[in-house]
Amino acid sequence: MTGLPATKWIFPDVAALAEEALLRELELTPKPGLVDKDNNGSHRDMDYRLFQKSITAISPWFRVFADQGGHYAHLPVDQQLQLLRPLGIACEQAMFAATGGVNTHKGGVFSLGLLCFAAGRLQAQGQWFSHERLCDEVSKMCQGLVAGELVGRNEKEMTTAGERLFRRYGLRGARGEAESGFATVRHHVLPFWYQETEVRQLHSALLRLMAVNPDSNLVSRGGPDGLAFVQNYAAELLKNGWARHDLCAMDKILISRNLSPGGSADLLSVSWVLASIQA
Ligand SMILES: CC(C)(COP(=O)(O)OP(=O)(O)OC[C@H]1O[C@@H](n2cnc3c(N)ncnc32)[C@H](O[C@H]2O[C@H](COP(=O)(O)OP(=O)(O)OP(=O)(O)O)[C@@H](O)[C@H]2O)[C@@H]1O)[C@@H](O)C(=O)NCCC(=O)NCCS
Ligand SMILES: Nc1ncnc2[nH]cnc12
Repeated sequence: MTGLPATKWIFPDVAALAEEALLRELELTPKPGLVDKDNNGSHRDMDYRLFQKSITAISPWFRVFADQGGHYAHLPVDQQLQLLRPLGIACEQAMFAATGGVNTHKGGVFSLGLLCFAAGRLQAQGQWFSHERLCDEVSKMCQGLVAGELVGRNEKEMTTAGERLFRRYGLRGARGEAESGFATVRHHVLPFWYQETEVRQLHSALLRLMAVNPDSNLVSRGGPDGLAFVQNYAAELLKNGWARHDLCAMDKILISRNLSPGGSADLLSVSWVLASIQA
């Protein structure tokens, strides 16, 4: 006997999963209101090819986030976000350089970046992690983010659409999802993941997200009515059953109303990463 444990932990490669998640999200077709293989959804400045370029530009950063999470693993959890932030901004800039200034994956960079960094941190600490443990670490890293960056700021300090939508409608956006440890994904998507056949898993997850996610992109384009329209439409499909032609019909209607559930597309990538990590 060597004294070594019988089984060696194999840590999930979250950086590789993040890249694959973005590719799978892009490939998924049809996606109501979103860019897919068939059309550009409700977008005039983005297409399938632009998303490919964006993924190529941002994917190398996922490994950097994971490595840096490991590098700073000895420091307290509440210091981690400020260490990650400059890297996240550099990744966003790489995305904007590749897309000619178009916001393809801002939310995806933020959420997947946090997951990669937290995974690198836990691995360096020798802590095996489930998807719950990983989400818990992201949540700890982001404690106070909504209060610190959105609550109590005045109009002049608000530069992004997300900040303005918080002030007007209380939407917490990508920050709120991360601070909650991706509660929308954990409570509304993952419990149902294996109730679907593999071919329907991603579409079903997207509908589940659209039915509940307070997506700031939808409010930015269609106001609270636009958000309610998409949530009700998705909920009806989930209740009554859906087939591919129902998703195509929803796509047409969302395009006609200029509605795009971009936040749910990002959370779909998060869902795929988390579903790929043991519970
Ligand atoms: C913390 C930031 C993410 C802050 O950004 P912002 O203040 O803008 O906050 P949010 O409104 O929360 O939006 C950011 C992006 O997140 C996506 N999103 C929106 N709602 C949700 C939600 N409920 N859950 C999860 N994610 C959400 C969304 O991104 C997607 O939509 C984009 C395309 O939409 P489109 O309608 O075309 O939007 P625009 O082009 O902007 O406008 P128009 O076309 O209508 O003119 C696409 O990017 C999707 O990804 C939101 O855009 C953050 O920016 C930040 O602090 N960054 C620094 C980096 C960092 O800290 N990183 C750390 C970890 S690496
Ligand atoms: N496929 C897609 N279409 C539009 N916005 C998105 N944001 C992330 N993925 C997207």
